[in-house]
Amino acid sequence: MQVVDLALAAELAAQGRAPTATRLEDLDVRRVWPVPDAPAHKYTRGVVGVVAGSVPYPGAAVLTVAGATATGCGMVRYVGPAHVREQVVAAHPEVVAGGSTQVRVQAWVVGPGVQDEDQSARVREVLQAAAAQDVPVVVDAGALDDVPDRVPATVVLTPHAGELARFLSARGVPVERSQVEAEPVRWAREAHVRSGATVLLKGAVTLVVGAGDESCAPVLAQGPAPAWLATAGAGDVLAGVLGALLAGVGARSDQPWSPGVIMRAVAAGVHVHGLAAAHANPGGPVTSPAVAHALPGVVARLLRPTGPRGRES
Ligand SMILES: NC(=O)C1=CN([C@@H]2O[C@H](COP(=O)(O)OP(=O)(O)OC[C@H]3O[C@@H](n4cnc5c(N)ncnc54)[C@H](OP(=O)(O)O)[C@@H]3O)[C@@H](O)[C@H]2O)[C@@H](O)CC1
Ligand SMILES: Nc1ncnc2c1ncn2[C@@H]1O[C@H](COP(=O)(O)OP(=O)(O)O)[C@@H](O)[C@H]1O
Repeated sequence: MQVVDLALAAELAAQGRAPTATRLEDLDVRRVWPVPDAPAHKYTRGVVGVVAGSVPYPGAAVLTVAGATATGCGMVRYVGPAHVREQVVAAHPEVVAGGSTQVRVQAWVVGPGVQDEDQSARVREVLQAAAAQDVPVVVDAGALDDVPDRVPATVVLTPHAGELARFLSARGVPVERSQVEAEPVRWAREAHVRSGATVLLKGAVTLVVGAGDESCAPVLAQGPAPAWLATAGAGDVLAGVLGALLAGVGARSDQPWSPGVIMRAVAAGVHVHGLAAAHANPGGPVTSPAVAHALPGVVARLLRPTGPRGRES
């Protein structure tokens, strides 16, 4: 394949305009990725807190944790009901489970498989405390209903089109899933402008909007990932990936989070999640655990100096 530069960026710049959407490539992702240095210990690499799963959906917690551990963080702390805790620790003995939402972490993931009041109460505790502490929170699935009216850009919403439609409709913007699918950029921007959150709208191409307060807010568009990735639990794995990345980036910096840094970190996570699906079984079906399993190898190939995807160059 030969890539031909159409010089559109230069043409737009000459007209004083910017592209609607841009995409992070392998090299951009490599620059964002938190790589441990020689003196690192687990707390300098970042701790991810996870509030996920419920009695009907224990698997969502296991998959979220799988995404976080496979992405490479210093530690995952799981907070949830005893029945789910047991399953998480059985699948991932490295996880520290049993604490409360008061534990010290560098990023939270809340919501995958959350469907009971105790877990929802924990989600609200996290959202309240983390905003005050400038700690990022990835908010997925069942936690989207608990997001306050206004939040900082450190709150990263990760809806699919149906969840985004519900999120906006609950905020007085009645919109159907089909409308979101038809105009994803428009509705992702709308959700960002209304809430203040970074909005990551999942789909064949995943959009990230998190900076700018206008209807022309910049968009990162990652993809396409293989359509085989459209399988139950793939979004739960992604939530874990995002939490681990944000914890890792946060642990390496003493600067306050900026919307642009959040956007690039989560777009990097989406890129790697898509690559993991492609590498798990090129051209064929994948399961969500297989996507998580492929992550460490994909990250290693990406970071290898021989070439963006590990090819000799
Ligand atoms: N292993 C685990 O523990 C997993 C747990 N998971 C957890 O489950 C929770 C709910 O997540 P979700 O995405 O399913 O919820 P939601 O946005 O309400 O979508 C429902 C929409 O789908 C549609 N629909 C349903 N069935 C359909 C059908 N057969 N064919 C066609 N359409 C169908 C339905 O349409 P309707 O029936 O209303 O017409 C409605 O519009 C969430 O917490 C997540 O984390 C998942 O991550 C998976 C792995
Ligand atoms: N057609 C598609 N092509 C590529 N990736 C897709 C496609 N549809 C969905 N995905 C990806 O699969 C994942 C599905 O996540 P989600 O809808 O939250 O499912 P779940 O709740 O079952 O985990 C997301 O990362 C999304 O971007």
